[in-house]
Amino acid sequence: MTNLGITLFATTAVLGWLGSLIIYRLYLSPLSRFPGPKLAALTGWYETYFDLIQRGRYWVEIEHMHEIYGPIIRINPNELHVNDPDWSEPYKISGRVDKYDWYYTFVGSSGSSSAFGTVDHDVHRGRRKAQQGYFTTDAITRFEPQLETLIAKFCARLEDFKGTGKHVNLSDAFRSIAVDVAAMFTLNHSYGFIDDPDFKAEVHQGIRAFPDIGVLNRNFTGLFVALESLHRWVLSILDPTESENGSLPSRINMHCKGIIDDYASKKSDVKPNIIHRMLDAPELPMKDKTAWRLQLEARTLIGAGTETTGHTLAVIAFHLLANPEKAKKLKEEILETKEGREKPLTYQDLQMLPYLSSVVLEGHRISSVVSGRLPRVNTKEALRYGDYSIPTPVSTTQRLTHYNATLFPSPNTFLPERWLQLSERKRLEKYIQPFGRGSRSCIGMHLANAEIYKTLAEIFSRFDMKLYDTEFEDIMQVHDFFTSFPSSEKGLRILVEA
Ligand code: HEM
Repeated sequence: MTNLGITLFATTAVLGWLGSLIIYRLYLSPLSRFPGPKLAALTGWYETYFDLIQRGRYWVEIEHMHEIYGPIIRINPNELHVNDPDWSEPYKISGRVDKYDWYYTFVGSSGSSSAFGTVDHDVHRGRRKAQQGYFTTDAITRFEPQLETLIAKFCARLEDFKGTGKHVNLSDAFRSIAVDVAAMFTLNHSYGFIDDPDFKAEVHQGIRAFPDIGVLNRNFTGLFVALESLHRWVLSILDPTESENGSLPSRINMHCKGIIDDYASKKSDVKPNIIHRMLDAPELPMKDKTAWRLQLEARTLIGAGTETTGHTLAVIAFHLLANPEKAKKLKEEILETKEGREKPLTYQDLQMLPYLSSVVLEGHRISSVVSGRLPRVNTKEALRYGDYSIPTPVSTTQRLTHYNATLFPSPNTFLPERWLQLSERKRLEKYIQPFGRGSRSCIGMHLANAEIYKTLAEIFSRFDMKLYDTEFEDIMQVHDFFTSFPSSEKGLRILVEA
């Protein structure tokens, strides 16, 4: 065959393949009967454009598509998205759905071996069970004295800023207490983030400097390994303590290694922690008990507990400080409850407070910190939405429910008052799902809420604080990199006045 012949043959083959792909995706695919823009049905590059060029902005486009096409739409060649607050089919506790592997590639190839990143429902069950018993409400109650010690340390740090006119970056401070709480709870160990003069600002900013890495990996699987090493290298430059103490992930790894070695040599004088729990778990196969995987679980737990809890606290504190009458109301409620009591208010006591509990519910709603769309796929039987049978991955986005103006009028306004009336609270509570639902819901929910309740109660009853050069734009979601990112990285800055 001549060169011209080869070129003609190759061109015809490529055009033929493209033609059949277009016909398949638009007319023959089981998803072709679902509404949505033709371009999104035709090519994944539509989503890639919003994710990579516009940086984590597909969530806005998805919202826009729902306005045009209705509650169930096709958002890419392989996935549907539902916007209906009453639809929870993929997240039933009894369901045996998998996570959608393509979407969760953002955690990287190693991350997929953690319980969080595990795709397969049955494999996840064992990994989850091995940790579940460690996160009970009783365990959180037993942890409260340690939590109080960390919060007292946090308050002592804020005390140093009192009346100095020097601002505090509360976003970094909250991320730091979140690291210390998650590490203390899971490993009985502190990495001393609260003690750092800048609340480890360089580390938090370094981690957030390149959030596109996960999205890049989803769109170009394989790039992650190279980018991850680059990211680690950048972090090591940004974190001046790296050379002395090692980065946080390597410190967690070293600490876990010590725990595993002590366990093997039957040293029994240490308080049991999550690593012991997993080593002892009958539901975990031996291949899941390697040091590498247990270290991964520990890093995942601390990582999953940091940005989520830290940012939720920052959003709540921002709205309270932007509405001083609400901060005052909260302070009065807590001081009144504290009066005459010698011991600190427990998490259980605090959950009973009408205004504080309304502030927390409203804070979860308005922060919607997990911005990702949590796609699931049922490989056993098709899921149903009304008359539709769903044969492929399908996702929902909690923020769409949390900002549904019929359920939550004036959704952009922070209104704890909407939760005060008990019958209303009961009606609306089922629509607040910050921790996800079903078998893949957040394992750290009670720990996070205990930390949020106790930290808010302590700082808002003790200090008079004022916003410093911080606007709503510095806190509100602009980008979705699985967690919510604002447009700037300034964070919540405050002055401690008294
Ligand atoms: C305000 C704080 C938090 C929020 C809003 C939150 C939210 C969530 C959500 C929505 C999921 C489900 C993700 C998915 O379906 O892909 C999840 C999973 C998870 N979270 Fe949280 N989280 C918070 C705090 C924590 C804390 C403190 C920890 C641990 C120390 C933690 C550990 C985990 C883990 C390990 C998973 C995976 C669970 C599994 O698949 O078995 N989270 N979280």
